[in-house]
Amino acid sequence: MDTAGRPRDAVVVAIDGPSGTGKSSTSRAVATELGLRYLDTGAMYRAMTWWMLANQIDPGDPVAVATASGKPVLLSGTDPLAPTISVDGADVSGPIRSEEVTAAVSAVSAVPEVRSRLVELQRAAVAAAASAGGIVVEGRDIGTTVVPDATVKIYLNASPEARAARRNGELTGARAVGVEATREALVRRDAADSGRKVSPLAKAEDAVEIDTTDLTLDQVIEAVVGLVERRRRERNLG
Ligand SMILES: Nc1ncnc2c1ncn2[C@@H]1O[C@H](COP(=O)(O)OP(=O)(O)OP(=O)(O)O)[C@@H](O)[C@H]1O
Ligand SMILES: Nc1ccn([C@H]2C[C@H](O)[C@@H](COP(=O)(O)O)O2)c(=O)n1
Repeated sequence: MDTAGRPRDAVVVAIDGPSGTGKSSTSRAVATELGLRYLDTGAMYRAMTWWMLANQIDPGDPVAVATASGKPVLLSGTDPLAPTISVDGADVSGPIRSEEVTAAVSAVSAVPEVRSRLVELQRAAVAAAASAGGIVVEGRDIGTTVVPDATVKIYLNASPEARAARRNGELTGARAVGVEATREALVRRDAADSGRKVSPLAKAEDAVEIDTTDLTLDQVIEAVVGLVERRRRERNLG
């Protein structure tokens, strides 16, 4: 066992950063390549937000959100090839990506009771994955709060313009609002996520920052896999 009580060969990779920097794409690919589990904590905050909206709870009312936050039963599947998220037994992987949820998620995720409940579930997933080799966990506060003793911490960043262009490329039909509107929405959400009182979006002091603006996704994956492998070698020598 290591000092965190995990099997000595278990690896926990924490990947944080603003929206659209490539956290999900990178995390899934790294977990697949290294045979690790994968947890998308943003999907958990989205699922909580989806439940609040579905139950007519105003996301702008922190007291109502806090009071209800213990009710939904959230379950995250951690297979990087087929991650799942359900609420009260129903698959919500599609609905949590709606514009309505995206617009409300920063307010819901700023409520301390929501965070303490989800951080507890996230730590349980990390503990469960430790006996299966480890896990890649992505979010906003993984390196600072959820797993401060992670084996490797990465902070992905990219210019708002590059992130907006990437996100806009994914949107079709009525959702294709244009790069400028996408950029404004990203910057607004980053400001709310960085400005909240409890575990805001932040780079851990010991995280390695990777600016992905001019890198391909493959280059980012290669850089992260390289950092994990180097840490593993150092640990085996130490
Ligand atoms: N280095 C890269 N170069 C070009 N496109 C990229 C790169 N990394 C990710 N992408 C693309 O950018 C989009 C956003 O990536 P992804 O969903 O992984 O970001 P994210 O940080 O998880 O975002 P969010 O926090 O909003 O969930 C996707 O379409 C993805 O394919
Ligand atoms: N660890 C986390 C992960 C996510 N959030 C909040 C803030 C984000 O705007 C929102 C959605 O995340 P995304 O799907 O864009 O990765 O969830 C958080 O507060 N802490």
